[in-house]
Amino acid sequence: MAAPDVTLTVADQAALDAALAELVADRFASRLHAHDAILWGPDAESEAAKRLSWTTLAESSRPLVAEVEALRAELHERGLDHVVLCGMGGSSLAPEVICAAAGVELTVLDSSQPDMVRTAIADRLERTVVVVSSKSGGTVETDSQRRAYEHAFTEAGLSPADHLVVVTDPGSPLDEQATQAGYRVFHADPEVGGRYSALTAFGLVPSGLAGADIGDLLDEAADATATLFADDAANPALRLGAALGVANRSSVDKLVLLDHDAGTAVAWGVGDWIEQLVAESTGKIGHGILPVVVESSHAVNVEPSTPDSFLAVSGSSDTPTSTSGWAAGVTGGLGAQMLLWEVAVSVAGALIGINPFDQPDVESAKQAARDKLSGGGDNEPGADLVEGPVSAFGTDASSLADAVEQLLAQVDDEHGYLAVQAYLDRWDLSAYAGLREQLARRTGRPVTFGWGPRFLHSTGQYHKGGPATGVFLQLTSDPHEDLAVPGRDFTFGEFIASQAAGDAQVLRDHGRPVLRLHLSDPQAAAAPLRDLLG
Ligand SMILES: O=P(O)(O)OC[C@H]1O[C@](O)(CO)[C@@H](O)[C@@H]1O
Repeated sequence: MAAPDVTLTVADQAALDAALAELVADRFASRLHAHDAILWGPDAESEAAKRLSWTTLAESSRPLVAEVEALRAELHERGLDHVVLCGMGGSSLAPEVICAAAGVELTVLDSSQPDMVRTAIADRLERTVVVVSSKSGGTVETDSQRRAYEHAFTEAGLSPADHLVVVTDPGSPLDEQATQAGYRVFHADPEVGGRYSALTAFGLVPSGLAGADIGDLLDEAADATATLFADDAANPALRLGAALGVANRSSVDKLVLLDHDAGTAVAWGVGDWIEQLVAESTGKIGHGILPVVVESSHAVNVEPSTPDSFLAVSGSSDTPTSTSGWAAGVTGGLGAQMLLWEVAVSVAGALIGINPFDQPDVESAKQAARDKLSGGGDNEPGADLVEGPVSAFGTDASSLADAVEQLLAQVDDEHGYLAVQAYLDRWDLSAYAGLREQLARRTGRPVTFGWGPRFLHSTGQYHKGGPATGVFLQLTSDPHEDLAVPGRDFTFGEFIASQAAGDAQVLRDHGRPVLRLHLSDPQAAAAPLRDLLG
């Protein structure tokens, strides 16, 4: 696979050249490689000091390759050939992309939606190995998924210890539980944050067990290392990061992410991984870059793009163009592209003036969800409007059409964006993602689409901590059938409802407009909703 490269279209060459000259003079890239934690200023230093080991993973993760290959062979001998990954955000997005790029099957269960959990468990249970991945070991979605699988294996007369593999930081609560239960545990490098962990055990264990060539992935990153950490104005990662930072300073703060092969069988879906890296790393203290993952090169927000959007096309060496005059084509093998984006986001973070290694606003939504679950939060009042299978919450309009119109009218013409947050079964209701384009066409503004609760661990940070330019449309539904979380006093259905309500409350507390549409029957609601929103 070719070395990583970036083809840039630049709106302000002088500003870009000046930023690059400064980065080279400061030896930013080589100091990053050497884990110099002061690069983002004194306020970020203590966090950065324990988050920079990702720059050298191409070497340090190498011993994992043989270990994972041996475990895969052992599992296959025991007839376990279906790999399920339970995890959220940084613990699931990289393996999802790595396996898609490798063309191997990996079931990614990154949801608390009860129908999805039941569907996953009902699929080939006796042939399934479940990788439970959580850096902190305390993420409630992942803990609940683990409990549901343990219960299902036991009920089926199977031993959970034969079917569960755990990836976590040493000493986490999950580490202790898993060791006690006799599970196979892989320790990840604790000095790498979740969204930079693609080349740690978090990315490599599930991907390798599913059959991806993880040795090749590390080779790509190793081969790219000298280029990506060179103090040289031609370094593609420095150029991309500098371009993102300079563009952001001139209010080009949306990043439209297009997979060159989007919509085809060979698409990697790398945009979803970049989305988390960019949004959670940069969206804070009122600053940030909003990633907008689009479906195809003809998608609205690409053709036409808005003047505040930077377009990045992964897998294309063509020189892309955009209305803002800022665009990039990014090429290289997946391992190299991942490292390139990590360096670029670190560079952009320094130019924007934020700490790219914390996520200060994620906890607030988690706390609000916990409060709702334990009954400590405000109870959601009754629906403000009901029309057929759709009920609206958070509006004083007299019809659903007016409620939607009122919400969309709040999307600012110059800087605003709309985020659709669908707390739905993303396997069964994947067509709902089509609402993104429909609403982008209607508003003429950048529109993001996120599945809840998955997006809470990705763009969720930006929506609450980034610039206050977002307007939010939540979609919720009742599951076909609820499911108990074994050993807990709540169900998956109660949990996902609390997550939606908790996040809506935090968004409103931050002054962001939120309209919730609850779908009593999401299949039946699809057509009326398309009419309503289109
Ligand atoms: O791996 P963990 O600790 O379960 O966390 C999952 C995700 O949750 C977050 O901590 C916060 O949403 C992400 O940064 C992280 O990738």
